Amino acid sequence: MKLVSAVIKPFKLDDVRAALSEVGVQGVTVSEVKGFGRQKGHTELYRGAEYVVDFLPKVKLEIAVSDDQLDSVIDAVTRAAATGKIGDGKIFVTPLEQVIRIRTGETGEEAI
Ligand SMILES: Nc1ncnc2c1ncn2[C@@H]1O[C@H](COP(=O)(O)OP(=O)(O)OP(=O)(O)O)[C@@H](O)[C@H]1O
Repeated sequence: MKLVSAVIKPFKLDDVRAALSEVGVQGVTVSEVKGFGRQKGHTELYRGAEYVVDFLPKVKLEIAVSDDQLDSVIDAVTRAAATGKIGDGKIFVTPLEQVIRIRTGETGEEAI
């Protein structure tokens, strides 16, 4: 299993949600976050220390997927979130050790 974390432009959330439904994703966690990539953020010197300014509002999605689902989920997010302009976002993939459905006690891919 993998945890897919995608940081996208907020106005793309509905499109990405629809694209994820089409590839069979049944659960997503969504958070409002702020961040910067190489284009928008910049560092500022203040009394000898560097400060990062220009955090832009973004939406972060967290999606637990089986290894079999991974490619189609990455493809769905990439296609739906893209505008071709800077700041379209980024997808992070990390190993996911365990998932537990609290109501039933199901674990692993059955709990996704
Ligand atoms: N290396 C990183 N680590 C953690 N979060 C990141 C990283 N790079 C980008 N992000 C997050 O993703 C958001 C979108 O990044 P963004 O698309 O601006 O990246 P970029 O590398 O500058 O790409 P682009 O050239 O398309 O703008 C950022 O606002 C930040 O929240």
